Amino acid sequence: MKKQIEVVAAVIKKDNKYFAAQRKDQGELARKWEFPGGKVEPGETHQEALAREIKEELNVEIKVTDFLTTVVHEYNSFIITLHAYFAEYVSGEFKPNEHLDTKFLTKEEMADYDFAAADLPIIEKL
Ligand SMILES: Nc1nc2c([nH]c(=O)n2[C@H]2C[C@H](O)[C@@H](COP(=O)(O)OP(=O)(O)OP(=O)(O)O)O2)c(=O)[nH]1
Repeated sequence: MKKQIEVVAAVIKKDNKYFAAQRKDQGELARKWEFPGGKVEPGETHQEALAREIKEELNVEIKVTDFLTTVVHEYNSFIITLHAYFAEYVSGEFKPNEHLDTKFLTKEEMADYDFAAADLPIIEKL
């Protein structure tokens, strides 16, 4: 049986662009682009998990707003349930601690970036 994980991701919008981040060079999703977030821990709400992960990864505070979509995707080595939420920047200076690169991208620009497969249905909905 493949490992199953539950992950939350924040779609942080600024003007007509969305914040995207490139994963480190390790694992099945090495160097893929994604929306920042991470695994939900036991007892956490999605909103709590997102706020915690964004603070850890990017050093900023966000406010989670609307639910966007949930995607279930089977990778080679695990199955992910990925919940995407819109979020607004609240405070702090963006300082990526865990990613190779970060960018604000329009939906159209995202076509030129190699996003994690589970994220493609999220991009479709933007
Ligand atoms: N944060 C995030 N993860 C995503 C997205 N799309 C996608 O397939 N994933 C995958 C990548 C990871 O395998 C997993 C998120 O886990 P993570 O980033 O918290 O943890 P990880 O596996 O790098 O690290 P670890 O804590 O297990 O060592 O979900 C996305 O848009 N955002």
